[in-house]
Amino acid sequence: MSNGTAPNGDAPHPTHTPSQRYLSTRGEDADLSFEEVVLKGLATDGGLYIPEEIPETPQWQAWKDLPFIDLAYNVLSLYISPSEVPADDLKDIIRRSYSTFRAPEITPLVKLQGNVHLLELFHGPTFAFKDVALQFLGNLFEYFLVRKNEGKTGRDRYHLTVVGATSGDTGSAAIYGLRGKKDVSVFMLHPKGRVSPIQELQMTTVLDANVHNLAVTGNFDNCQDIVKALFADPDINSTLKLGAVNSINWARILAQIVYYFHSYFALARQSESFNVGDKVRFVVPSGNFGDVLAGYFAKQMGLPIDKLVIATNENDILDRFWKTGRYEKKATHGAAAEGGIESDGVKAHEDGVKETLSPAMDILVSSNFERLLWFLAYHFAGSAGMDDEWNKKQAGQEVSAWLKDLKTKGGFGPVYKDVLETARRDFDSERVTDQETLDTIKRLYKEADYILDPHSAVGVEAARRSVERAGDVPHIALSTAHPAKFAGAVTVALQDEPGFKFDEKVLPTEFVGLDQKEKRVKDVENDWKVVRGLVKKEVEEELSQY
Ligand SMILES: Cc1ncc(COP(=O)(O)O)c(C=O)c1O
Ligand SMILES: N[C@@H](CCOP(=O)(O)O)C(=O)O
Repeated sequence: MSNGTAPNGDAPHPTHTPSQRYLSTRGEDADLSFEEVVLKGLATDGGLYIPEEIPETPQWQAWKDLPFIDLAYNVLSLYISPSEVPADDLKDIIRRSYSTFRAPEITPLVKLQGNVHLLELFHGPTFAFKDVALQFLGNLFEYFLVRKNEGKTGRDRYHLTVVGATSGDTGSAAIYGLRGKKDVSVFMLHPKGRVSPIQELQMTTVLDANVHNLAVTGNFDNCQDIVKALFADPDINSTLKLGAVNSINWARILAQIVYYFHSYFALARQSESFNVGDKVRFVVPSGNFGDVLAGYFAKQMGLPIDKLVIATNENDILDRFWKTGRYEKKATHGAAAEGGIESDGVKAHEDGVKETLSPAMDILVSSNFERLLWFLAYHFAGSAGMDDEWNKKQAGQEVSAWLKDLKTKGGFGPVYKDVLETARRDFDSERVTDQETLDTIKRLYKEADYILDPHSAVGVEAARRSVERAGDVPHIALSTAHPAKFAGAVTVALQDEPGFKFDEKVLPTEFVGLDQKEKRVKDVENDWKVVRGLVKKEVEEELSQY
């Protein structure tokens, strides 16, 4: 993609490869270091950071027998220059980040049924896939802050104010990744009453002084919009030095690339009929599009992925895009618009978000889709036969126009036929209803003695359908959370099964007694200015303790 020349015309950075420099999807921010993009989170033009180039990794097959942490080093060091984080420091950050996981393989792969394997991503401290990236990001923030603050005292110290939005899992994973860390305050916004009871307890029972939970009257998208509004506010962004833990932060996507490689190799070790070089399909329960986007990077790096299958619940903006080429908050075409595919019992809010049994995916707009849009637009621009700088500029302009329409008109598209075809080459999509989610939990319990959480069940049902189309290609479905986090849905699905007892079969000891602990949470209105005032006040109070 890049010839290695800095966009400002200067000589190339001698110690960075193009995959270690970053630009914004909206075209105005460019030539940033890894440290800058990790600490800034969101680009100043409102875009998301992506590497100038996705590195090709012809040597990837040689990584086959590496343990998770060595594999992680090989992947991450392609995107992080040693002049920013020396090799030994990066190895140490990785080692510490994954020492908190309960499974020795970190992300084990288990055979589920036939051609479907399950990648268990929930063995970290908060029992959800977010830990894989957020344990790493927490340690990375700490590393950069210690270095920035060397020799500084009091108000001279660089203090990071993390603001994040959560539909349940990012919140606790971020809080566990950052609790008690020096020079950083964490403000997590969750939609009041719309996260599971365990998720709420996991967040609100953490009482460290640097952790602040805000329950917003609204939905997850409102929380995400407040976060973006804070980042767009030059006053608070520069005075409080905002940082992001949502998957708008590039480091989140980066850390998640690792388990695509790791599970692929695990499959080759565990299955006699599967060899390194063979194709695989990954099926990814999707909401904000961060997890599946990491798979897209793995595919572009050379991992033989036949397709990445996006599995949505009834909040299906992504599925509708792949079917129609339109990216619209509300369905305006076809059966969905006519109410034909609503399933019974699903509460649809005025704002268009449906409350489903997989609440972490109850999202109207998937923030990381913007990153894929950039690559689609870049690829399309390439067909004009101009140079790389022109292609990148075009991609930035196209993404800005699409995002403007999304904001002002509620959607955009249909995109050009070639753009949609490129998207369909790498991805497939499936929409799974609540009833199908419950049926899948029940079926897997009966047939495989395995208890899925509702998000993973969405993925497993999508995998079942994909197997029917793809025949012999093995499928790896991502299991994104432990079933105990979603007791309601799991109990509804399995309560009539003989011998099923939630407390015995599902509940880990770590969750026992959580509801007896002291909690700290503040209710706030869905108004970014109110949140801004509160954040300012609480950070000031924290800093006065220094
Ligand atoms: C349990 C669970 N599954 C799936 C998802 C969707 O992942 P993504 O937002 O990266 O698409 C989330 C939230 O992000 C989640 O918490
Ligand atoms: N499902 C998420 C929503 C936030 O997504 P993120 O991956 O962008 O942090 C959650 O659990 O909070």
